[in-house]
Amino acid sequence: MDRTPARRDAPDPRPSDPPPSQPPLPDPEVPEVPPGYRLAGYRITGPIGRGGWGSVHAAERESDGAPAAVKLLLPTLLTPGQRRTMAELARREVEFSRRADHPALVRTFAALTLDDPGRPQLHGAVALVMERAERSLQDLLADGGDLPPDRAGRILAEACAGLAHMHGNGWVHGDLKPANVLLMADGSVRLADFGLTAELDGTHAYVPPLGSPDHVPPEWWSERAGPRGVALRPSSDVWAFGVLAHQLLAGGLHPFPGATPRARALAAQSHARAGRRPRLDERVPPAWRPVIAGCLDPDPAARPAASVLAAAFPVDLAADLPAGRGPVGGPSRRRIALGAAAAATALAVTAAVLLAGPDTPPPPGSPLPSAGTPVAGGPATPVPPPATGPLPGALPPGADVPADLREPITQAARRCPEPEVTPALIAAMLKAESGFDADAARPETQEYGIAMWTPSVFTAWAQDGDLDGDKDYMSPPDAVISMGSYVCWLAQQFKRRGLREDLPGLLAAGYRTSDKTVAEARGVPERAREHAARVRAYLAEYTAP
Ligand SMILES: Nc1ncnc2c1ncn2[C@@H]1O[C@H](COP(=O)(O)OP(=O)(O)OP(=O)(O)O)[C@@H](O)[C@H]1O
Repeated sequence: MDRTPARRDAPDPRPSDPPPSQPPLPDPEVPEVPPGYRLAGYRITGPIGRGGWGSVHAAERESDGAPAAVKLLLPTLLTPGQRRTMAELARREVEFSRRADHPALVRTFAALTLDDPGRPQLHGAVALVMERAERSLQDLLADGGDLPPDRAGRILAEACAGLAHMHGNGWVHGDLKPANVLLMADGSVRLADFGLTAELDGTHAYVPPLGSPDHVPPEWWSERAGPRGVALRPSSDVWAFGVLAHQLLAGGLHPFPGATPRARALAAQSHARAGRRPRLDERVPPAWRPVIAGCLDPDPAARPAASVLAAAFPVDLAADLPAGRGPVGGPSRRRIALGAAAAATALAVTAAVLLAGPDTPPPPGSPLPSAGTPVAGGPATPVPPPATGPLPGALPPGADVPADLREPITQAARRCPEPEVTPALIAAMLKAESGFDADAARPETQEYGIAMWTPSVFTAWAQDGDLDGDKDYMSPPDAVISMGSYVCWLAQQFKRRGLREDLPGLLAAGYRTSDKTVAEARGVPERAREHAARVRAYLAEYTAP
């Protein structure tokens, strides 16, 4: 097979980049930012941490030494496809940061692109100068130990106020997780990291298909990504808030069982399929249980709106707080007018609302104000159900496709907006490539694994299908999801060139040879005819009524 460099170098149609939850980039690749480095009137003083897309540094304002943090998004570390995604994340982050104006949202003081040709690794990086936090909720959880419920309650109250403000102004955060809830030196809380934040367009917002597997809702996995990305609702944030609340109130424990993010995501999906809410850890205080359970409702439309939750934790961000009842870590410039007893009462009210309906009793059958309800006082319109129904070209139950491949195959198809890229087609291609043999190997042509990837080519398309933090062509989920990404791109290329007839044959041939070879032949090239015929035959088998 000649999977030519054209395929390797071709632009990735969809972000196949590491989700933000992936482990940090390897040390040697992260450029040192020298202490004292100056930008936009700030001086970098040292490193704070790293995320999937760059690094965060402590800084101080040159004029008065006021503390700040600088987040650098580093395009030099990335492949061209990843660079585009990062540019999109940076654009979102800058756009939202400029418009965000709430005490529970981290403030950005400056956003700029570094112009420093003398330091090629930093040149072109996007820099966001923002308020500096003392630590994140993730750090707090990593320290272990249970937080007293009132302390946890105050953190959650402020986070929820930030979320409600975002939703009320037509934004979805998109990446709510402990690392993105920052605890300030004055004890107050800020939501941060707006790279996946998007403005609602009707009932949904659209973002690149990235997210933290531990905090995306079950319906996220079955959303088909369109040209604008994956559709998110405010209810996705509410789900993430439920997970986060459980973690905070149960010593860091995720509400779904499993040793890895993938296992927990699968557990969440299987609960959702069965229409069940999770069993909450016994450490979660009684007043919180219905609240968290409501946030983790499998039906997005049934989750409470952030504004309903926030109303139950009446955070007065301007009022003074009597001494001795300060929020986490000491006095705050923004005070919380909510003591533990009041919090419990408020939560009890919320619990009652979530269990029995809003406090003004609704007519029988009326829906609760939910996270799916349009924001900013818009008219309530029904929220479309999540795209969980069978896909066109879904695999028939009796097909000879191994059971453990069905989910990655279905996911690979769902993530492609091209209707011809169906589970049946991907399964047919896999069968023709390797006969579903995960250990298949053809060393003479350097093709390995279930999707017969050439390692150097795989690198350009690699996705982490099994969410183990690694992208491995010998791992069937990784190989299959990556194959879906490449086949999706091929479909788009061929259509763009007017090659629409016998698309399955073209895709099979393109995968086996290259997009260029097929484009030049204006059809299935001679040497791939037999292979394409096999794929068509398997496809017919998998789509037979
Ligand atoms: N304004 C800030 N002040 C102090 N620490 C911060 C600030 N912003 C981010 N951090 C910390 O810096 C680290 C890296 O943050 P970053 O946003 O780059 O990645 P992340 O949120 O951990 O992961 P990803 O962005 O890949 O989802 C995290 O530990 C985060 O808590």
